[in-house]
Amino acid sequence: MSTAAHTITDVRLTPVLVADPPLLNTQGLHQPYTPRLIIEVETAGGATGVGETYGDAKYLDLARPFAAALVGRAVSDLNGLFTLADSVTVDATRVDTAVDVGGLRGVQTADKLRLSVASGFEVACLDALGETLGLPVHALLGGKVRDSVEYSAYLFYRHAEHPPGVAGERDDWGAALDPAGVVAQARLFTERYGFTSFKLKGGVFPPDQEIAAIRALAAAFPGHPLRLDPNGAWSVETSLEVAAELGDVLEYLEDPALGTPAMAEVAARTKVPLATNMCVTTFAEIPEAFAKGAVQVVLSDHHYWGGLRNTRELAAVCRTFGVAVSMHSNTHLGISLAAMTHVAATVPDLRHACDSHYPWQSEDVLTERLRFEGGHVTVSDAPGLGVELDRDRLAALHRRWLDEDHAALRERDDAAAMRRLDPEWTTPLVPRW
Ligand SMILES: O=C([O-])C(=O)C[C@H](O)[C@@H](O)C(=O)[O-]
Ligand SMILES: [Mg+2]
Repeated sequence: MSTAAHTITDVRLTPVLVADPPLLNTQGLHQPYTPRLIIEVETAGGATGVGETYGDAKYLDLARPFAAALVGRAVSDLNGLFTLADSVTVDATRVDTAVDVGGLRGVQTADKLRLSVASGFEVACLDALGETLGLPVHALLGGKVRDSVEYSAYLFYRHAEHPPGVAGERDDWGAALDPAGVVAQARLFTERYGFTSFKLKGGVFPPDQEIAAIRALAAAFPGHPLRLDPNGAWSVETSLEVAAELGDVLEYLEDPALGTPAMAEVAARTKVPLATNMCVTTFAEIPEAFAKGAVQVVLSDHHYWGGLRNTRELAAVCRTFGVAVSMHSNTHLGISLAAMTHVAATVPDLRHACDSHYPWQSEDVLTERLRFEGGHVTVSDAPGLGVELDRDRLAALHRRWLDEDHAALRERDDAAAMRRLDPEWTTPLVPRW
């Protein structure tokens, strides 16, 4: 294959709106449709690679100049993606110190925005490169060390349907607003996908109710790994109380309190391991967090760590410091699940089941959905990611994005969605409890 064949000749960006159920978190409710961006990279050799990332305007604004600058470059120039990202100007109004709702992942910075965009392009380039070379993405990352990747059931408090008057898709999961509902949801997850680890998205109800839900799960699934993640909604004292109540059944407690200093205080006074996808979300945040012993598990997310190769670098840093690594997830489609599975397959010491929202997504842009069997996704050995874009589905979800009736949903806003149920709702101040 000549190097000319590796030249990127076209990059297509397709924003889509994807159906999302009425899931609750500490900031509010999921909208009926959530934005994602699908990236396609075409090479002179005829390969097409696909990637996926966040689709809100702040990401699209960066992705457009990034896409234009990519044409003419080598699809194999993955390091160059970061130089390119640094050269893309970030509008200062896109950066703030509030917790970013599109991921509840700590404060928004220009670097995080750039990396979240670069990651989508990196995955698309790896997919195209894999297709060109006839190699799976995991091989481009050094090769898989396992044949399947384990995921956890990502349990959410939720309503059966979106609020009255809000148009959206329906599903058959039913409501889960108390311990019995949470256990029923967990049973459905095991029946449908075979998951054996459970994570409950907390910070929705007062801690005693969420403690009761975890206790109910522990009784229903004795000995199974359980996690609770209130997205930083608790004070240090509340976090410690919950840790004391649930210490015997928790695999880890995820972001009980907001920010490294608070997490470090909790960690110093409990034996329950703490995980995070909020206080360690960039390499720059690692030194303080690890020096203070604030976290025992870093939940990587290739979207915001800057891609699959950065995820492996993160895993190496974590290994060096004796900190475990696993994987966080937001609402995502099959392209991202494939990418997560390829990189997770190459991380030697993955000891916790990874998170994935994918079971909540009834829609996809692939010709064939990825499947969980026994809670695992099989690692594809086909060239690239091993997925195929369904152009009709992509076009339909893009038409939904273009539809002016859905214009307000092009930005993820969980508080706005919650106001359709409770007009007085505002994003709660933290600590909430
Ligand atoms: O582990 C986490 O913190 C998340 O998955 C954050 C997500 O944004 C989740 O809370 C959600 O989608 O509501
Ligand atoms: Mg989390």
